[in-house]
Amino acid sequence: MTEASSSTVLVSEIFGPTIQGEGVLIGLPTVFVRTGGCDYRCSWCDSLHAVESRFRHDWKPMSTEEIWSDVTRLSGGKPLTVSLSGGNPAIQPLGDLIDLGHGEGYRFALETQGSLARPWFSQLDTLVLSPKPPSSGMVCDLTALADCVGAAGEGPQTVLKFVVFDAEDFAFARNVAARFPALPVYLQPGNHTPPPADGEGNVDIDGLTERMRWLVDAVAGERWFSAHVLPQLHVMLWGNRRGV
Ligand SMILES: C[S@@+](CC[C@H](N)C(=O)[O-])C[C@H]1O[C@@H](n2cnc3c(N)ncnc32)[C@H](O)[C@@H]1O
Ligand SMILES: Nc1nc2[nH]cc(C(=O)O)c2c(=O)[nH]1
Ligand code: SF4
Ligand SMILES: [Mg+2]
Repeated sequence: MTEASSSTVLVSEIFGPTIQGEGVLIGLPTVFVRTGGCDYRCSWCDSLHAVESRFRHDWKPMSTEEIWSDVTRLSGGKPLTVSLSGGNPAIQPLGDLIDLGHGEGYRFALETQGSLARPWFSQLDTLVLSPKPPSSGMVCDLTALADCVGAAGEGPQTVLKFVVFDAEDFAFARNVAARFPALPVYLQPGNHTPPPADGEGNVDIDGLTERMRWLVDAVAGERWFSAHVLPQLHVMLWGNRRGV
């Protein structure tokens, strides 16, 4: 089952327990492993400290065992859901970590934009695919997204999570969701006040609330009754702070 491995993962930060603030697992206690490096550069990315190469000196190459030691220390050795995020965690070799954790009763959720499919996606418990809408400035590769869904197969629960800033983003979410009718959909309002990468940003709660209300109206107006609309709970509680 679990064997020592030598996979090296580039880690930006490991923190928690906190609660998962977004999407299908919202409210669930979790420890985050945030990897460093991303193949995208979203205009409004809220985690630039794990994306831009000017921060790469803060990223640490860690063995699977070193990461696991931090996770189990933070969780007090009690199994919980580990959230793998980034950056794009699909860049890193995380299959060994998932194996190791499963052997001790932990569960794993991964957040990715769906640009890189990995065979080890099938080992996950939850796969959150967050295709990037027009406002991000990125172009969503629907073939790569479909490959991610295929790589996961029947292993994890796979869901779609869309960040929505405006009507164009909403239309994008509608179109992409229609291509994957079997996948549950989560919509969250975009936060246009991402933090200075090393600071504690204040958040525009009024703006977020306004976009959240607009999103609810849009979903109701289109009779999109299978979509879930949720805020980023951690942003409401702690603003743009890191490590929560
Ligand atoms: C920082 S990303 C890291 C994982 C992966 N690169 C991705 O984008 O899915 C984690 C989640 O935060 C969301 N996100 C990033 N910036 C955001 C913002 N300014 N407002 C709302 N959600 C945001 C992403 O869409 C994704 O669902
Ligand atoms: N509490 C909390 N929930 C989150 N959900 C997704 C996050 C992320 O940055 O990937 C995140 C995060 O950074 N903190
Ligand atoms: S894909 Fe995710 S981590 Fe990468 S730039 Fe976009 S929001 Fe940030
Ligand atoms: Mg975040």
